Amino acid sequence: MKYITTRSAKGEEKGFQDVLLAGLASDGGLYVPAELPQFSKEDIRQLRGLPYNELAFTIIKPFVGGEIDDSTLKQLIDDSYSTSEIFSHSAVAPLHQVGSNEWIMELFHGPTLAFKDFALQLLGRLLNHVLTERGEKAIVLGATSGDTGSAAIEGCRHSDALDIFILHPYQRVSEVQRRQMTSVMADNVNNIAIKGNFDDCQAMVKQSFADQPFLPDNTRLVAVNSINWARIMAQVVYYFHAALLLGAPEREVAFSVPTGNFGDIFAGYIARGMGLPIGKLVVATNQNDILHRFFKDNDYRKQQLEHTLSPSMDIMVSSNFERLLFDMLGRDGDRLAQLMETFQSTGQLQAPETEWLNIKTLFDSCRTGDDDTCATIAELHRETGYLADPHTATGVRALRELQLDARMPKVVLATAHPVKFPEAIEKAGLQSPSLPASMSDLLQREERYSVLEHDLAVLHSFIKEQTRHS
Ligand SMILES: Cc1ncc(COP(=O)(O)O)c(C=O)c1O
Ligand SMILES: N[C@@H](CCOP(=O)(O)O)C(=O)O
Repeated sequence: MKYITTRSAKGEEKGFQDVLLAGLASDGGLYVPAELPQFSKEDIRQLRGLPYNELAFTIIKPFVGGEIDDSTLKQLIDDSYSTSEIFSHSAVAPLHQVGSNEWIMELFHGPTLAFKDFALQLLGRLLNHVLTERGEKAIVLGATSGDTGSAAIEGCRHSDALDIFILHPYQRVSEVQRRQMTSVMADNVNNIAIKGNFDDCQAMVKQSFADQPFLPDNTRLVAVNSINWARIMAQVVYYFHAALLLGAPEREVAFSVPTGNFGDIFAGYIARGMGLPIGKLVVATNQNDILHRFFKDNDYRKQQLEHTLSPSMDIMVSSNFERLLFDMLGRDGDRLAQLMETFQSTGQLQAPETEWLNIKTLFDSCRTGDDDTCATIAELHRETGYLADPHTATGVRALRELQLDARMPKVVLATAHPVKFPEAIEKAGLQSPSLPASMSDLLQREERYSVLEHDLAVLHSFIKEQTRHS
């Protein structure tokens, strides 16, 4: 398997390990597979009934392209999705029926109670394995609006090859989310609250990949955000898992995906490109609706980022949207680079009309503000007894607003556990659940984090000082 970047017409082809151990490509683009592995209908039928770890191995193996031997890869995957050690539900990603043809796929049974665990448990193990084999060390740098941070820390903290630096927007994540990160006292874990919003944190991460002199000698910089292809790869698996349970490949399935950085829904797009019959992908946003405005009116324009009750989706500049645009432009890296430059300088872009109309046959979208999010949490609970977190609620709402084909099974991705967002649950007039036993004392644990200005030079000298390998 070879990988190319979204911003170069030709050239710079990389293998899996190089892509895994990177962030942005040197041209500022994102890595994508040169070609997607293909699964025929018969191949998909053969996947029926496989336990999650075996399904994951079958889907992920072609992306790794033989760069990790099969038995090691299998072991890393088995360990990542172990239902005795890591995931607390025997189905790993159980489906819960909430309507006649409507399902919720619960992606929050991992150690940090959000869908990020699916990719970051594996990413941490892959990084540790590859770096240890090469005798190398790396600095992991990530930005979080709340969930990636704790999942990355949980996935990477046991690796001696890694020093982890996670930026979160100061006072803009929920208390549970913050404490999940800041109560981890491991020597290699550094939490930084940046005085800015998530877009500021993410921009600092991306600028750091472009400008690396702050790195100690012989140390790599690695991304744990979904700019890292391995994140997307791991997230593809649960689309196969759900679709197989609901009749694939004989029936098409629709997915409604709470969306911010466009990584999760992009994994669904990739699953479809691999042959999975996905009839519709619904982009569900909160008030930070740049993606909804794109799919509705071809108007991708930056606005002021708002703080909402679904803070993990408080994102304006959506990293993986670039990967979709690349495909929309016929994988023409030069055209894409021009479009991204326009966006960089003007804060807005438009896709060519024909390509935009074409992509709209697959994608639909819906924006849900805070009031409707709370109303949806309350309504779903009243109708079915199910308690959804505010991000998941935007996905539920989107399905209820959009009139999709009634015969097509519809799956909402439940991206986080409601216990992480008590404010929204209480505003919906409901009681927030208790923290699970593994973190019942979370609110009493000691915290450790630094507050830094939104200043790249300040961040870089902080990283230099705190890195254990310097
Ligand atoms: C709970 C939750 N839901 C939804 C999202 C949006 O996912 P994505 O950024 O992959 O679009 C995030 C953050 O990424 C999240 O943490
Ligand atoms: N919502 C995310 C934001 C970062 O997204 P990622 O998928 O690119 O890591 C978070 O919770 O941190």
